Amino acid sequence: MDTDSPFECRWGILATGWIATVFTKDLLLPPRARGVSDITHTVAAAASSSSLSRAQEFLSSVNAPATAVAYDSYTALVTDPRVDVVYVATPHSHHFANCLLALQAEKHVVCEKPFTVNASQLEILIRVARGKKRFLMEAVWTRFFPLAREVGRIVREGTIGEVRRVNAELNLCQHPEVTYADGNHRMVNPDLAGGALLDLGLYPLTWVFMTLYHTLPPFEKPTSAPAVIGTISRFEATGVDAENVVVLTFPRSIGVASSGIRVASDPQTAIRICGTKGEIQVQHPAYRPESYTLIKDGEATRKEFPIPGGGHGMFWEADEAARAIRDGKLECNECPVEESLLLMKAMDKVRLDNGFRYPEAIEKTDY
Ligand SMILES: NC(=O)C1=CN([C@@H]2O[C@H](COP(=O)(O)OP(=O)(O)OC[C@H]3O[C@@H](n4cnc5c(N)ncnc54)[C@H](OP(=O)(O)O)[C@@H]3O)[C@@H](O)[C@H]2O)C=CC1
Ligand SMILES: O=C1OC[C@@H](O)[C@H](O)[C@H]1O
Repeated sequence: MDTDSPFECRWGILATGWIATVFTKDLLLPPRARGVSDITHTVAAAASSSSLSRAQEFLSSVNAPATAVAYDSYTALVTDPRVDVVYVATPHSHHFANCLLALQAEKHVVCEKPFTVNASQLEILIRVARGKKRFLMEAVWTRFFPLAREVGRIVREGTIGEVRRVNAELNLCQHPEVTYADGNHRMVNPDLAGGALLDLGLYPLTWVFMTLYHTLPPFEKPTSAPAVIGTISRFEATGVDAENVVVLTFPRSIGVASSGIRVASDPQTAIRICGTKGEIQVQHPAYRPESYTLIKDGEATRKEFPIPGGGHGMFWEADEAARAIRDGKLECNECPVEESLLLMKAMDKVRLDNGFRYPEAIEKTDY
């Protein structure tokens, strides 16, 4: 075997909506444009639950190779032997069932965020994936951005001293009363597990966990989950949360994560990572970080990280998933399932404390 030839990862795209399009276009960009030569991606197939023509249109809209097959059912996609890994891009409410479908068919799985509706569902996915020896990852693309990695390194090296507090927010001023007046959009629809917390809150919570948990060496990791309290305010039309604030207490630090769909974020300081010797501010938006400012000894130094190759920045998560699959790993170091589970438990706790439960049909864990 030629050891220099790149590993080809063959993706099956499950669902054909907005993010499936963005992700698949990124997948198909030449890896060399971002300095990657050890792996390549191909789209083996895509499936739409709506119709065959929808799947065909999707494949042509992303310029998929002529060999890519269109399916009108998710089951047909996950049983295609030419698919190595299934990318799940349905609304949150469907992730649990769709991931299970793919895992039961012995496929590796990369699932859009949030992984599931609740932690109990995720625990089942993790158990099934381990039992089947299949790779499983939540597609939290932010974690794979070069900026996020550099910020993690700066924190680990102690440049800003001991990090004692992280304030992270993701607010998008979407005028929900007008934009989502009929209540059908997945952002506010309880049947699709809508609400700011699960959709947007995941990103500020990710910054809290990346900084206050992920950067710690294994022997310093807290043995118990952080204490979590949170409050929400509701979008009256459908009852999901429109705003939320979550406070997480770790043994030596505190994280404050907030998100919402009524007001905008401060463009300069979406994230503040506050250390005893300085701080790092990451500019909005929390999900696609392209610049940060290091403030130390009275000086502010800003660094830009433009996304290379004309993409959206989703290719980095795909590259790492492909490498892990190539290397026979069952999860990815940058986005371990253990951290997805901790985060899901934090969101469960906020919902529980605020009496915010989704319809039983999407909270359930039987399969
Ligand atoms: N990482 C990121 O930056 C982003 C992640 N996301 C995540 O991706 C997921 C999908 O979001 P997005 O692409 O915006 O959603 P869309 O509504 O645009 O697409 C969802 C797709 O899921 C399929 N689907 C299956 N069942 C249903 C159903 N009951 N209702 C609606 N759609 C259904 C449809 O595809 P088909 O008919 O072909 O089966 C539909 O096109 C969400 O979980 C979201 O959190 C979203 C945006 C950004
Ligand atoms: O994950 C996301 O990030 C970008 C937002 O615009 C989108 O609504 C959300 O789902």
